[in-house]
Parts: sequence; structure tokens; C-alpha cells
Amino acid sequence: DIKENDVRSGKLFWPEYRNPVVEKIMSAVGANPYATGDFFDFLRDSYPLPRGLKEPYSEYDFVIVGAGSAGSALASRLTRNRNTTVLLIEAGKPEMLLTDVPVVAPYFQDTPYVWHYYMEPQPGVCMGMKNQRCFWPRGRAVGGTSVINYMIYTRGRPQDWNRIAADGNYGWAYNDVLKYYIEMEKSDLKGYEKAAHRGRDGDLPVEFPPIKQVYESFLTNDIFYYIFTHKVLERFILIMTTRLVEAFLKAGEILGYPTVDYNAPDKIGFGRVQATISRGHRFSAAKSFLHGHKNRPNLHILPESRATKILIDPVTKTAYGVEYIRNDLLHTVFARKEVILSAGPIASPQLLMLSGIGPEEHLKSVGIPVIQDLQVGQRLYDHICFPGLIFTLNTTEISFIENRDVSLKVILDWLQHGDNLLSTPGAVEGIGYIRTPVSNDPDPTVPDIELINIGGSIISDGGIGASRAVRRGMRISETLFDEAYGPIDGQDSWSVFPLLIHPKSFGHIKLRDNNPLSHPKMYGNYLTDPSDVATFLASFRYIQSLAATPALQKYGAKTYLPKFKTCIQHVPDTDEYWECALRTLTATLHHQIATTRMGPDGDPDAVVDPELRVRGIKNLRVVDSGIIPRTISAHTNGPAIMIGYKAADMIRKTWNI
Ligand SMILES: Cc1cc2nc3c(=O)[nH]c(=O)nc-3n(C[C@H](O)[C@H](O)[C@H](O)COP(=O)(O)OP(=O)(O)OC[C@H]3O[C@@H](n4cnc5c(N)ncnc54)[C@H](O)[C@@H]3O)c2cc1C
Repeated sequence: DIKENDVRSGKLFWPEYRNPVVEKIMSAVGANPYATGDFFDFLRDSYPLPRGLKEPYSEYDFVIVGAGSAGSALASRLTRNRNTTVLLIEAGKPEMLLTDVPVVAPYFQDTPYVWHYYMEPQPGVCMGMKNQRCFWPRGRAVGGTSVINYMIYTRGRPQDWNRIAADGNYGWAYNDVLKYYIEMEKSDLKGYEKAAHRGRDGDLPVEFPPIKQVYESFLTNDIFYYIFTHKVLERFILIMTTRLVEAFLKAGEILGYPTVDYNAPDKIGFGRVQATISRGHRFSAAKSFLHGHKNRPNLHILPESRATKILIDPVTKTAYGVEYIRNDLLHTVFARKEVILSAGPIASPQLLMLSGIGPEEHLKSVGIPVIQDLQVGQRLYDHICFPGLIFTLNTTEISFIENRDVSLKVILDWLQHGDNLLSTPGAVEGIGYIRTPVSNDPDPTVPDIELINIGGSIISDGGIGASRAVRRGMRISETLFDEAYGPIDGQDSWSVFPLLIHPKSFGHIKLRDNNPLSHPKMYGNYLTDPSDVATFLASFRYIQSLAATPALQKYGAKTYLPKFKTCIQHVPDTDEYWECALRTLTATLHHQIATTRMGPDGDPDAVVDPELRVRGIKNLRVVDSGIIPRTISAHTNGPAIMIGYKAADMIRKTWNI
């Protein structure tokens, strides 16, 4: 069991969770990873209060809780007006050097940069995870979950946003939100430089991960390389673009899906992954929206400060401040205009409920006086995927393999140029949207599955001495993993994770008790609607047909049939077998939404209105991914940032600032 104090001090990571990749990177930059108890203090960013100010003011125009994807963007936009004062309260610490390295993304799950949440046990899913529990990490950092995520950038299809607007959420149609996507983006995507739907002047870099060929890196780095490593032979095998992404795109074309900019509003298809990185370095929301503005006198940022309650006058039902813990002391700060919750889809509903806003019966049952009866946390959609459909290859040195590809040379090269395998976001290389034959969406152009193409698979971090960080990050039981994938562990492989875009099953979230430091109870309720299982099964067959195309047969792609101890009663490769496999390795991509869902007047489930104001309470808004009311075909970082941008406009209009 993970103890909060261990996580905060970094003890959990060091020394119990020694990680060869992280150690190599630390050594490459001249840091002794074991010199300090807190591994992550090395080269950490900082957000000091203005010179001469020891404590924040007692009052600001706006107090924002949570410097995550949405909160960072919102704070930055609001403080462009120098007369508007903002306090941004964040429980986590600022980023450091390692958070910059895109390929290291999966390695962050055991660090102090994560809230270690677990879904409540649900029989029949996550059967292969440790203690049969699904792990729901969330970012705990200045920059929030964008500091630990996989940096995949997606906006959602036009129909997603048009349907949200058609439900009565004025101002949220695709063309409305497109304006903000364009404004926030600084895209540099080869081939789409002139596309009208892309933005180039914003603060959020969106790029294809740069991967160069071995011969290009050869000349530029040699001297640096010899001086630092003296390993002459290694250089020949180090940097390859994985040709598997080309095969994925080609296979898509063979099956009728064109290669496209998958964020374009027109046709669905396949494309190279677009990521929030620049020159091979992660660009979190903090780096994009806060770092460059940390000297604004009207923006005060308080890392390592944890909000415990929103102060609300129960008579006038007006929010007027926030209580928070900093340096182990309880503080209060007042808001002249508004309190804004941007603590994400788990913590925002938790804080609302702790402050008396939520389902009446539930709040009473945990001893919280009710100020406003609202359906907080009653709906929770998530995006689950299956990482276990792996294809073996008959070609070596084509896929990403940690043991082979992460060497000191590669690390030094990344530090110098940022353009090798370390700059791929968690080894994700391609994205495709498909509509499976079982889809019954009335609009034939709406996809039901997203395909996430990996330049390897969950066995790529295996073999002797490798970190096993990805499987550990997902909390897969090591014995089950070894029994199922042991024979091919650490070998060349290819995989596609199918992601269920529009699940019919949904869960909910409740308070465990009235202690603000307790983790809430989270229920995923995964795969309870049979159509969700049917869609997954159809996607498995589709991925197998991709593998059967000449594009992948060139590399001898062959379905590997893992022997899960949970599924021995089923004949391999039957639907029953794959359903059992899905229920064994049920993995979330952590896109929880709708816990503080937005809805128009008259919607009994709405927590906030279309201007994100908490219903029935004055001067309180929620601005984060939890307000998204229905499933969207997007990973949720881009949408959360867009929500921050849009909210800033709405708030400016309300207060005429
Ligand atoms: C492992 C992982 C990989 C992911 N990969 C991708 C991806 O590749 N692409 C993508 O688009 N999306 C991805 N996501 C999802 C995406 O990053 C999040 O949905 C998005 O960042 C959420 O933004 P947010 O503003 O709603 O919340 P967050 O970014 O989570 O921000 C909430 C902030 O509030 C802070 N906070 C919480 N409680 C308190 C409190 N009481 N007091 C003070 N501060 C508090 C938190 O520490 C956090 O910093 C991933 C998520 C995870 C976990």
C-alpha cells in the first residue's frame, strides 16, 4: 500500500523503485540520483511569490484551485489584464528535468507527481491487475496531469461538440470551440502548415514527434559521444525511426482509411501522432502557460498548497474564499469576484461535496451540512483500452525496446538535440479513428474506436535488467504478466491499443468520509453495458486485419495469444477468450469526465450551467475536464486547455474586465 507521506517525500521512488532509465538520465546530466531523499528536487522549476512578499495577499479578484491543464491556461489568460489579480493554489510541486523527456511518461506513475487513486473493486474487470484494482493516477504538479500524461493531442470530432451544444449548452458547438483550439495552438506540423483549422500563434506547441534516421545523428554527435561514453560499437544500432508507424498508416489505407490530419474536422482516418511537445521536449500546461508569466505581479502561484474547502455563505449561497493547507498550517484566502475550481474530475467534485454542494442524501450520510443539492459526481465516463493484443515480428531492431534503445548515447543526444526515440510520447506513434461494424450511431461518419499505434508494446520494457516500468505503472500483476508474456518478453513486437470512444457504461464518485485528505470512492462500472464489450471485440478483429495486410506482413506480424491464468477455460483466439483477456487487462487512459457535468436549465443532472457557474451558488465556477457532459473522441488534455481558454473569455465578459 502506498502511503501519502512516502509519496510526498519521494521515498517511494527511491530506493525501492530503482529505475534503470531514470538512473541513466540522471547520471547523464551529472546528478547523483542517490544523493538526496527526494530524487525529484534536481533541476526543479520554481514559482516564488514576488520579491519581498513572504505570504500571499489575503484577498484576490479570483482564487483558482488547481494548476492543471485547465487551471494553468485560465490563470494565464485572466492575468493578461494587469488589473486582475489571481491566486493559483496547487497541491503539487513544479516540474523538473525528467518530466521533459517524452518517452519517460509511463515511468511517472510511482512518483510524487501523481495522486495514487484506485478505483473501487469491480468484479469481472481489471482481473490481472494487482489486487484486482484499477489504478487511476492523476497529475499532482504545477501543470497537473499534463506533467505526467502521454502528450497525445486530440481535439474531438465536430459531432462530439455539436451534440453537446444540441443538448442546450450554448456556445459549445464545434465552430465555437474551434476558435479556442486555434487560438491556443502553436502547431508546427509538416504537411499541414497552411491548414485553416490549425493555430500557429498560441502558447501550446503541437508537433509530430521528431525521429531522425541513424545516419543523420551519426556525424553531429560523435565527439560528444566518445568523450562521454567510450562505447564505440553501440552507435550503430541506436537511433531508428520505427518503420512500424509507416506500416500502420499503409495498413489503414489498404483497409480504406486515408492518412489524414486526424484533428481536421473533415474525414476520419489515420495519422502520425500529434503531441504537445516542442523540439522533442514535453510542453505541459505549466510550461506553456505559466512558466513564461511567472513574473506577472498580478499572478501569484502557490505550489504545495492543498485546498480543503470552498467557503460559501449558506444564507446568500455565495462563494467568498478558500481554505487551504500550506506548510502544515491551515490558511484562508478571500475572493473578491469568484472562486474557480480547476482541481480536475476527481478533486473538483470532492471539494464541492466537502463544501456542502452535492447529492443531499449522500452529504448527510457523511455528516456534511447541505448548502445545495446537486448531482455532483453522479456520472463518470472514462476511456478504457486494451493493451494486451500484441503481434510478434520476424524482423529484429524494428520496434522500440528499452534494453536496446535507451542508452547513455541516446540520452546525451536527446539532451543536445531533442530529436530521437526519447522524444516519442510513451512510444505512441500513430492514431486512427474507425467505425466498427457493430456501431449503431445514426451518423455514419462517427467513429466508435480510436486506435493507438505503438512502436512496440507492453513487452518493450522487459528482458534482463530492464525497468518493467510500463506494466508496473499500469499495476499489472507481475506473475500474471510473466506467465502470459514471458516467452516473448523484451522482444521485437508491434501493438495497437483500441480505445472505446463512446462507452455506454458509466460510473460515479462519492466521498469516503468528510476528511478532505481522504481519497474519494471511485466507481468505474466498466463494461457493464454489453455493447461496450461487442465494440471492443470488433476492434480486436479489425486490428488483426490490419496486421494481416502486406504492410505488416512484411515484418511477419503474428497475433500472440497470451496464456492468462484468468482465461484458461477459453479456447485461444475465440471471442470468449478475448473478452476474458479484456476483463483481465482492463486499462484506462485516464480520461475521466462528466463528474461536474455542464447542462442547460432544466437538466436535472447538470452541476454547472453552460457558462460553468455552479447551479444555485453565486461566484463559483468549475473549469476543468469534469464539466464535459458526454463522451468525446478525444484524449482530454487538449479539451481541458480549450475549456480554460473559453472560461477566461466568459469570466472576462461577466466582470467586464
Ligand atoms: C497517465 C495519464 C496519461 C494521459 N495521457 C494523455 C494524453 O496523452 N493526451 C491527453 O490529451 N490526455 C491524457 N491524459 C488525460 C489528461 O492529461 C487530463 O484529462 C487533463 O490533464 C485534465 O486536466 P484538468 O485541468 O481537468 O485536471 P488536472 O490537469 O488533473 O489538474 C488538476 C490539478 O488540481 C490539483 N489539485 C487537486 N486537488 C487539489 C487540492 N485540493 N488543492 C490544490 N490543488 C489540487 C492537482 O494536483 C492538479 O494539478 C492522461 C492522463 C493520465 C493520468
